Order: sequence, then C-alpha cells, then structure tokens
Amino acid sequence: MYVHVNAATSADGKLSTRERRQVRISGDEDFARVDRLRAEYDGVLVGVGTVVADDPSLVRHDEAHRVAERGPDPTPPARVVADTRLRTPADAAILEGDPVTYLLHGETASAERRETLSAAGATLVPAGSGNDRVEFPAAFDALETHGVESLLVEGGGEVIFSLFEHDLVDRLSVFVGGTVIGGRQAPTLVDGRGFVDGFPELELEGVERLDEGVVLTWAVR
Ligand SMILES: NC(=O)C1=CN([C@@H]2O[C@H](COP(=O)(O)OP(=O)(O)OC[C@H]3O[C@@H](n4cnc5c(N)ncnc54)[C@H](O)[C@@H]3O)[C@@H](O)[C@H]2O)C=CC1
Ligand SMILES: Nc1nc(O)c(N)c(N[C@@H]2O[C@H](COP(=O)(O)O)[C@@H](O)[C@H]2O)n1
Repeated sequence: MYVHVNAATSADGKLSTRERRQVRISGDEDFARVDRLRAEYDGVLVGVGTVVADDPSLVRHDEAHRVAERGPDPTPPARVVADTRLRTPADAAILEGDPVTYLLHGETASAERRETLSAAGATLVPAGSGNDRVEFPAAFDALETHGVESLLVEGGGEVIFSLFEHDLVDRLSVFVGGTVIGGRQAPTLVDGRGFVDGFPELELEGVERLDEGVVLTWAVR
C-alpha cells in the first residue's frame, strides 16, 4: 500500500480546536490542491474521530485530473474509515451515495453495529485482534484485495501517529496556514503516545506558497 498523509495545520501545529471542532485552515487554493491529490489515489482514509467530529463526505475531488491520470470513466476514490468498534453514525455523510465506503474494524465491534452499518451501505473490513486499534498492516492487505493500493490519509492525529508507528507512511504533506488555534488539548498533526526514540526521518521534497500559508512536502526515509 502506498500511503500519502496530507492535512492542514494552524501555524502552531493544531488540526482543530480543543473541543475538536473543525476549523477552516486552508483557503481555496489549498482545497483545490487537496482535490487534485484525492484524484490521484485509490482511496481517502480518515479515523472515526474525524468522522464523528467533522462528518466529512470525502466525495469531492478533481474529476478532470482523475480522468487525465486514469483515462475515461474512472471509478472515484473509495472512502475508508479506521473504526475499531464501528462508531460511525448510520446517517454519517461518509455513507451517503457513491463511492464505496470501507469501514476497517476490530473484533470488538458488536454484531448489532455490523448489521446496522452494513444496512447503511458500508463495506465492512475486519482488521484487528482484541485491542482497541485497527491493525493497519492487516487492514491494508485486506484493502488491496478490494483493489485499493494507494491511500491519501487526511487525519486525524491519532491515526497519523499509528501509521508512522508502523512505518507505513511514504509521503507527508502539510498545509501550514496563517491562523493560531492553541490549546494543549487541541489535536496536533501527530498525536497518539508519541515517539521517545526512533523518530521518523523526513526528506524535504517541496515548499509551495498557497493562500496565506505554505505547503511542505516530505518523503519518509
Ligand atoms: N485540519 C485537518 O486537516 C484535519 C483535522 N482533523 C481534526 O482532527 C480531529 C480528529 O482527530 P483524532 O481525534 O485524532 O481522531 P482520528 O480521526 O485520528 O480517529 C481516531 C480514532 O480512530 C480509531 N482507530 C482505529 N484504529 C486506529 C489506529 N490503528 N490508530 C489510531 N486510531 C484508530 C479509534 O477509535 C480512534 O479513537 C477532529 O477535531 C478533526 O476536526 C481531522 C482531519 C484533518
Ligand atoms: N485540507 C484541509 N484543510 C482544512 O482547512 C480542513 N479543515 C481540512 N479538514 C478535513 O477535510 C476533510 C473534509 O472533507 P470534505 O468536506 O468531506 O470534502 C475532513 O477530513 C476534514 O477534517 N482539510
């Protein structure tokens, strides 16, 4: 699985407020860049924390760019949620209409949630033992059997940490915008329990000025 993590942070490195309320950090130019990125990947992944906080649909992408990349009538990027206990609400925007939505879940997801979310249109992908985290290596193997071989990961900070922890990130891009959010409880780009050693090493590939901020792109060594 090829994994590109992309997110927007405030100038002080926050993804959203301490109440986990979504903030528009990007401007129009950066949203257009994200739409092009989405068009380049087989799927777009977020954690269930982002689904609960933001209710994203993850449908929007640059269709002309996808046609240019993949030829006529390409399938749109699949939607993927890391959702151990299947907490995604049955009326979440991410389950509405097309394209397919894969919910990666653990053994702890109840039969009732499995039935409810299958009935709501989700495709369930079992990927985890008894712990409270989807096991990404196994989950990605399972996604590949569905034809998803590349992912744009949009957040949040818990999921991004897990991916770095398992050495699964190939590229990282961050739009750093001209706003300050603050708050020690506010989510940052990489949360989780953090590294104490073995810090992932990044190689700077690009710096681009957009809107009132800058996009930094790194390859992960
Ligand atoms: N500015 C931006 O670009 C973005 C901002 N956000 C913000 O981030 C916040 C949500 O981020 P988080 O709370 O960190 O939630 P998250 O979106 O990273 O989801 C974390 C949840 O995913 C589930 N999960 C399953 N397997 C997991 C694994 N292996 N590792 C980690 N989690 C796993 C767990 O239930 C966990 O609580 C929201 O406030 C949202 O607004 C989210 C995406 C992009
Ligand atoms: N790139 C970016 N810039 C911002 O300013 C943001 N607030 C976000 N948030 C994430 O974008 C996703 C929403 O997607 P749709 O509206 O469904 O297309 C979701 O993952 C947000 O957390 N991203």
